[in-house]
Amino acid sequence: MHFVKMHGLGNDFVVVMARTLPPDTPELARKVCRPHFGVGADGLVFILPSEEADITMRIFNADGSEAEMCGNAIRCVAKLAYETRLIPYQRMRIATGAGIKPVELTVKDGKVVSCTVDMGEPILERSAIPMQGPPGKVVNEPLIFEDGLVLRVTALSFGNPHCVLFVPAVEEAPVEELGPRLEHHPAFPHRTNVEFVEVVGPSEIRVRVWERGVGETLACGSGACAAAVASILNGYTAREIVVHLPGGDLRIHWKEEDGHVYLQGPATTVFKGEWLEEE
Ligand SMILES: N[C@@H](CCC[C@H](N)C(=O)O)C(=O)O
Repeated sequence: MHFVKMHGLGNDFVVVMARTLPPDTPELARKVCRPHFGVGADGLVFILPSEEADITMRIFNADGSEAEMCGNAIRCVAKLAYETRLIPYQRMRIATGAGIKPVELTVKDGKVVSCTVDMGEPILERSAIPMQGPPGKVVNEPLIFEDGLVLRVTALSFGNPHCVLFVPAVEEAPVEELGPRLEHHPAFPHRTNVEFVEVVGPSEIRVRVWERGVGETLACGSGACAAAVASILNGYTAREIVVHLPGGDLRIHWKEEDGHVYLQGPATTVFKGEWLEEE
């Protein structure tokens, strides 16, 4: 299996171009993503043919679970598809588990320098996130834990679920402690990604993300979009903001005209390799 190691702001992926998924892809994802014993990555990503779009992206987290969407991986996929001339156009449509996403590439000297993804409208209705409870949006709502802990959360989805908490200082946020507790909270039947957000000003936030099926990552594209939408819904920021993540910055714009969220950021190629399965 030939692969390309790529990342979006340190959120790293093993990317494979294939005709079909290999047998037992979840187990392969666990092996490939494992540090020291495998390549080491946050996810295993496949570029596959598509009947209704230019290509299909499928992403498996490091724990083998499949995610519906990934805002960082889709930029890597678009860059690789363009630079290998699989799709020789700067605009392409990529089918994902969260629907077809239009992507636009900025190219300089034949190389992709930036990528804008139309993430579509955020899904705000509770049952569609999915999250348990009465119908309506989940904005600054108390979430109760078995041991009596209560956290105020804003929840939404971009095809994959996100739970956002506002904190005074993101560097000191208890990501390792609360991340897994929220990921596995019974209110989220498909588990959830968790964003810890510090509001810096009306056009700037700092975010750390505990990703479902991975743990804390250096960046999360859909998580940055979720954090931005939650900040807007809570009245903390404007609709166009910069999201500072440990791995770097993403620009997010929740456009009034079409209600879609646009994610802009880089994608980086690191090396090519071949996976030689020995067991
Ligand atoms: N890093 C991603 C999200 C990857 C999937 C996530 N762990 C999930 O299970 O939903 C991003 O950049 O959006």
